[in-house]
Amino acid sequence: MSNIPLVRRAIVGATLAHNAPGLQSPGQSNSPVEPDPMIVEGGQESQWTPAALERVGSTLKALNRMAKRPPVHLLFEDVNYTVSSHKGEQRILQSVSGEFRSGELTCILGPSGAGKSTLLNILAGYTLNGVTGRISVNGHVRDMRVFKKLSSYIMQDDLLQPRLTVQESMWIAADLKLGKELGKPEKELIIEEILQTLGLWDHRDTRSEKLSGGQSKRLTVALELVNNPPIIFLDEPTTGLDIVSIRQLVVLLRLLSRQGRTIICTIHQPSASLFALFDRVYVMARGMCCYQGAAPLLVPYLSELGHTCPTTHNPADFVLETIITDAEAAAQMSELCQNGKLCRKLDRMLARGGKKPILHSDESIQRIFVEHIAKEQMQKMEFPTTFFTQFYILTKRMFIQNKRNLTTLWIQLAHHLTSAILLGSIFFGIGNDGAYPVVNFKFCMSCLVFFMYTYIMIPILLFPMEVHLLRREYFNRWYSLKAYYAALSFATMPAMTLLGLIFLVITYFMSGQLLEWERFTLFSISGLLTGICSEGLGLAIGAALSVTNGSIVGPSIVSPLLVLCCYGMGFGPYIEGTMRALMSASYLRYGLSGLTLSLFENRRPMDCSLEFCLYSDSKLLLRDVGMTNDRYYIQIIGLLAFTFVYRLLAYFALRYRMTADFSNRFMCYISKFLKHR
Ligand SMILES: Nc1ncnc2c1ncn2[C@@H]1O[C@H](COP(=O)(O)OP(=O)(O)OP(=O)(O)O)[C@@H](O)[C@H]1O
Repeated sequence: MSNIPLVRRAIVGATLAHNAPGLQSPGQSNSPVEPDPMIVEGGQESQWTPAALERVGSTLKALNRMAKRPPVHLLFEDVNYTVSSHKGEQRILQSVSGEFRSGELTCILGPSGAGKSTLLNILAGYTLNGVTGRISVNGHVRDMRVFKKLSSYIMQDDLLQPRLTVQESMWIAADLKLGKELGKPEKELIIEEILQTLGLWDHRDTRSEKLSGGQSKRLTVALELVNNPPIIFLDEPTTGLDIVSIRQLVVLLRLLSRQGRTIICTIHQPSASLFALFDRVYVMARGMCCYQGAAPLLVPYLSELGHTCPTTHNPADFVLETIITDAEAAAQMSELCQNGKLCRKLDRMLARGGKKPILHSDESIQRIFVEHIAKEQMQKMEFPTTFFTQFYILTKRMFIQNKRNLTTLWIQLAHHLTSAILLGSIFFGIGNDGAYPVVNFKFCMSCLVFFMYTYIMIPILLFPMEVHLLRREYFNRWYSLKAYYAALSFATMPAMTLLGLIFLVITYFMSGQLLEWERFTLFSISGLLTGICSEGLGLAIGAALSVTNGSIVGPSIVSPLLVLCCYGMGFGPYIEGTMRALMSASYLRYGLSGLTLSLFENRRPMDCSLEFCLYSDSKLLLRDVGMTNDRYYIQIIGLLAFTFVYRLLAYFALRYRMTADFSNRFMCYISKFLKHR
């Protein structure tokens, strides 16, 4: 504690620096953006010239007009985070404290594995399980329902809808996030302004997949700005960007913070000039806070501890080197700032010493916030738009995506056509030949396998990627999971039905089945329902597992189902009761039975191309494959029931995946189970 006066002295110095021009402080947050000499230094970035900044200043004003949001002041005290693994309990965060204020751009700095992302996840509300401590917003205990409406979390992987243009993505974000709050002209204005501000206006008609890394990152930020969130978390926003893009992004974040937003981002190793753009810095090592305060104060703070940063050295590099190489220094720093508590206390003392009052003690801010909470509670609307609006917008987006994904469409068409022609050739003209009814039964099997593998594998391979994308939008409350899932289930239907029908028409005609509308319709319904049911199972697997695991688990699940579905071929009347019960647990049995019954039930004896045809009477075939007592409508009910169950499973798997804590919770259960054994 003997060091406190020194630290306090240093803080006074830094506070003065902090309030100097160009490092404007929170209280002035709503003032127009001033051309900041630090931002345009170097002259490399033509987009960030004083003229551009002036324009930015005015455009940001328009964003401010858009929605009245309370400033957010985030305070956290003694936050611990513990995870359980087979090795036992592991404490990732060790009673860290700190505060982030409205109008400031803060970076969380620290070596790899220090706990930066963990802290950000906890503060953003992404991780809730295993967390203890107090987190408050403007002096009130954080209520996640309200906080989620105020915050945006931009995760590390900036996944975007690849085939939508920048402008289309912005419109979808605006329609989902603003709802009827604003009309079309206002939304248009906001979109234009945000895109202008972020230097994306010239690329508004470029598809997201064609954007550069920096542009993608800016678009991710742009999408989250649409509803003007007062607090924004960004996890490693500079990863993978070149130096110019990094600078542009940080400059932008700084400008946004000047509007009164609280902006917190984790960052790996900022250059000296980049470091100077941050108002505050939160340094972490081994799950502890080593420093929290104004960025320019970091060097004096280190000096007080005997670690003098050479003038030619980047302070960010220096502090990282110090805490990585000298564990004792890290512990000393953490002790000195009381794991994040002390800097805050000293700041408060300084604030009382004649400077402007700081936010969380500002009664007017508290009043605005309380009014905001009351309004939110009155509205009781969890999302900005209704279920049907979300469903409509998401379905439209999925249709556009599918329509533009021409390669996949062509591949799918080619797959259906070649498979149909191949099957049609193998089983050519056998449909009404009493010499080949078993072959005709195999034709049904082949159609079943086609529908099963085609539609189970597509979601297993594609859905895990979609899940990542969904996580960002869902967490940032663009829409409800129910609306997304309903749209997803609906949007795949037209393509599946059309392609499935192409396959069915070709195979049905080539294999010489009876040309009866009713028969063809029943055959098609069974085939398509098998596809829909398989897609449900694929979605459940894709929602729960990664692509690698899903591609192993998927076929492993359907193989026994396939075996069960054709069990009893040749000895149908003698299938044991237990086996019958097991067979009814395979949705494929219902599919196979549906296909077979539609071809063989209620038909006149088949033509016989040989002297004697045992199965000319199709009833005999149905008997020998164990389907005498099967009824077509029961098979359809069975397929519908399995479709419902699989899709429900997929929905719950998705819900669990949306919770970042899932793996942690899962590991907790496993370790508890192992301990009890
Ligand atoms: N759910 C978890 N289970 C086990 N360990 C975890 C879990 N979450 C985080 N950790 C561990 O906690 C430590 C901090 O992780 P975190 O991702 O927060 O680090 P970081 O500072 O963001 O690192 P980087 O800069 O490399 O991203 C790491 O050692 C990580 O392995």
